[in-house]
Amino acid sequence: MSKKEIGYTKGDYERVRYGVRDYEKGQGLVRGRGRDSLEYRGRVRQKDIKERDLMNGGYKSSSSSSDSGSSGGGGTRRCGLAVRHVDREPGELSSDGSDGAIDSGTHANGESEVKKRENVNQSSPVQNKKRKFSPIVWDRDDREVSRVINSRSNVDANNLPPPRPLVKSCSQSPNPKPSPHANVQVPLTDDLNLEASSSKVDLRPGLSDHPAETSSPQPEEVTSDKNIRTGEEELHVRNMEPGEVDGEDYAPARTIISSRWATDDDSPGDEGEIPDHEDLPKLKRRSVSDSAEARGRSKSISPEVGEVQREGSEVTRRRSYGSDERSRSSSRDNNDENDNSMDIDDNQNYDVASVSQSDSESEDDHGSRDTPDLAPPVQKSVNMLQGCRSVDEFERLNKIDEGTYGVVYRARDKKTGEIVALKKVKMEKEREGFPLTSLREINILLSFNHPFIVDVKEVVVGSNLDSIFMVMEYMEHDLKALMETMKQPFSQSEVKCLMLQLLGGVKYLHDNWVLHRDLKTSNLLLNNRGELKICDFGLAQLLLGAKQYSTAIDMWSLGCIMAELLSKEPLFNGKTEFEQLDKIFRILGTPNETIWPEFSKLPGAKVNFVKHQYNLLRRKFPATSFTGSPVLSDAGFDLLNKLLTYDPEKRITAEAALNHEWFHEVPLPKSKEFMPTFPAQHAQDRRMRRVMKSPDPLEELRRKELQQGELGTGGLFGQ
Ligand SMILES: Nc1ncnc2c1ncn2[C@@H]1O[C@H](COP(=O)(O)OP(=O)(O)OP(=O)(O)O)[C@@H](O)[C@H]1O
Repeated sequence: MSKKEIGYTKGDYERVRYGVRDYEKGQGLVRGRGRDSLEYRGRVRQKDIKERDLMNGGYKSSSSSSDSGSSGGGGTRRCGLAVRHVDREPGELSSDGSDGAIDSGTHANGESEVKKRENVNQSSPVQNKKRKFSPIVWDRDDREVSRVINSRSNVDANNLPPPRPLVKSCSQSPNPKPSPHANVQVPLTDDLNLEASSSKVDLRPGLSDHPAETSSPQPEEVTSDKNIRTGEEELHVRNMEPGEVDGEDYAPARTIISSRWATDDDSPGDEGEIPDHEDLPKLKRRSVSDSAEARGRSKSISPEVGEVQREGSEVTRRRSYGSDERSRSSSRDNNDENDNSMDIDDNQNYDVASVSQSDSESEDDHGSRDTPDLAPPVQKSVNMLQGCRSVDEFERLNKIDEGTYGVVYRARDKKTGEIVALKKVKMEKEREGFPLTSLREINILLSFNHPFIVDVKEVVVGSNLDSIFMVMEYMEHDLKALMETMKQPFSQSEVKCLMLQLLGGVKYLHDNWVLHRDLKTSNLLLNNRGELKICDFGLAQLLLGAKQYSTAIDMWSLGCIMAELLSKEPLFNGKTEFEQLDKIFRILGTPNETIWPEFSKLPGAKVNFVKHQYNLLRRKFPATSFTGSPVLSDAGFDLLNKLLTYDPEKRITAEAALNHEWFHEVPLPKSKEFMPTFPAQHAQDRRMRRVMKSPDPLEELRRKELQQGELGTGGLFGQ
């Protein structure tokens, strides 16, 4: 369709491209696609760089204590009480929520999928009726943020936690013991705190006035100027037995003040609004990395008690690195001939010493620049990498994929033989320090423990201490690549099975005040036990006109994902922002003030969009079809519609979606055990498959780049 047809001037077009994207992403209208564009990636990089600057290049990672086998996801057991129904598919759950498969003759005791779902809900009995907002203000003045960082650093200088063991992986033992440091209170770290704390939240008023359009409990926290109590942010970690896995008895996750988005207004006791920590799903018995303010002061985290070093002990620390380096060198020597060594790659020459050094420098710079009059706070500098295993302890099998923020390999733990996925953190060639996005991801994933969130087991370092890898449970597929190999889309009962898991994971995130912000099928992993897990918590940088996001942003994505699972095709497959908006409006109708009262206030809404009057979604997903279109019952369509509701205030929540009647009608959700299995995709680079399949010109461009780059040099699979 020409520009003329849709009524855009060139100026409008530009505004759409550079203004509306902000608006639409802010409201969760664009899912994933934009991140694929080179232009966007460039901007992402710029944003990252800007953020890292804010953080003084601060380099700090999470620590964790030992945790065993907690990836959970334990498959549901088949259960009796199967109600035969002509419409049921093999593996469908029975209508009473039991896991009895239709072809199951015997009735084993077991936890039903639905029951498990209920448990997931119950595990966090917080009535999550409130939309949670991320008080992130991207265009905040940098200096203001810096000032906040500094002032917070000072305030919290004496509140640092005692030194503690680092990542569970740092003390690798075949039989990990409960950490003696369990129950230690660990200040949360990460940029998210930082952002949150330095942001003011202008939350929108109450519930929708349009109950007819809203089936879900809706927001909202009615507060203003919410400030995060960062100094008090704590993670309460409970003792666990080795091998203890998550289940129904989610342990206290953290107090509300530990939430990345917790605010003063969110004080416990506010009925229904503040999750009691007792009620939150448990987090991993790992410590989340140190506080943002601590990061601003320190360089690394020590794995050992007594390794705390004060500012000024740079020499000592360097020596420490040096000796570590030496020992690793010898290990590397032994492995030099091993072609599978992980740190062969790539073209990145950064090293941790330099990271540390530059951290130090930038920190010093920062300190002297911004807080000349302030006495330096007590420094507790710890070395995150000491004690972490080397990636040499893994044998690289093949590259799985390469995303924006990291390369993912399939690898084998040489000690245990376990197959894992290793995500190598991409560092900027310009040595800008540890990427903030990766820091976020490591921090979040180490702290989370949920069957529907990918498990990060540990962090390991390259032989030269020049690279960082996240060791994750290996998942055979991602849904995007998988669907590209499938001839038929998933059946309704399979989609229900996948959606239930996805919603369970998202609910867990939202209960923990985390917005994923980049949910898409390539970030949903599936193993051959039918278990779905959400990955990629790099939290795409959103360049928005709108200033706040809420959990609704993820729910929109879930609508897109549900549609894609049903049809095996992306719902809105625009190749540009402009095209994407156009497709959305054509299918859902152009939003207006009536259906979305805040719409016209959004920066991007000034563009004079063509008014598509009707919502044509039902045509794409009819109740019956003779044309091969994916069919969807009325209840299913209702859910899809509620996920794809323009107004974020009216969009359904994860909790409400989990309880939607679609999951209770036939065909019932398939039990995970009965989900189809697919040939493992490990033999192929998923990225290449996508590139080769995609007609997207941007992908074509990228493919050329790849060919000129490392693919051209060969060695993709053989290393
Ligand atoms: N634990 C895992 N097991 C198997 N494959 C994985 C795992 N984690 C990630 N992958 C694969 O690697 C791909 C990229 O991973 P991920 O999305 O975490 O990287 P990214 O750099 O953040 O990507 P993006 O460009 O989407 O932001 C995924 O789409 C998936 O195919």
